[in-house]
Amino acid sequence: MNKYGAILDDFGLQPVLDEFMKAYIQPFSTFLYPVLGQDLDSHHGFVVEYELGKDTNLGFHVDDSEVTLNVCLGDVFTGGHLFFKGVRCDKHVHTAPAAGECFDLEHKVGMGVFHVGRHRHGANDLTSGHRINLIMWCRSSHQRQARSCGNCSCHSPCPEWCGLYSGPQHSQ
Ligand SMILES: O=C(O)CCC(=O)C(=O)O
Ligand SMILES: [Fe+2]
Repeated sequence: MNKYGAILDDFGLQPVLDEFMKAYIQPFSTFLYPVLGQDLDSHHGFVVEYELGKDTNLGFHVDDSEVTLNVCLGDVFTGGHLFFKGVRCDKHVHTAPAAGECFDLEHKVGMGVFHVGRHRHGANDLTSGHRINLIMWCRSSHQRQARSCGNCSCHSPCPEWCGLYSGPQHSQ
């Protein structure tokens, strides 16, 4: 969790970001992620900031989103590469990644990274400078409802988009 940054929706940017999500993110999302990318209807928009002496990295996590846009706004920095370790459903979120699922991504200023929220990731240590990113967690209430099992997800079958999906399962 980042201590430094700001929630953009608190600054009156919610309508603008909503429009941006519908007009620009949704079409990409539908095309790239036919299951998890559909029906986006809300977002959480914020900026994160890294600097030596402040936050310098972000631990391994999944986002509270169906899809996430992460744009590197600046400034000048070294390190702070993103790392990814496989897409997982709730049931399998703490399982080990396969070697082929692990990769680092050098985030450059002006570059946007788009990924499903369930793609486990984090940010490596910043080694110098100041790094600021705009993050949009885009959500779909329709999808969340379809995935839920009452108040929990414990009995939901492993979905096809999970890296550990092993075919259809039968409920007991
Ligand atoms: O620092 C980054 O680029 C990653 C931020 C992130 O993953 C998040 O805020 O959910
Ligand atoms: Fe994240």
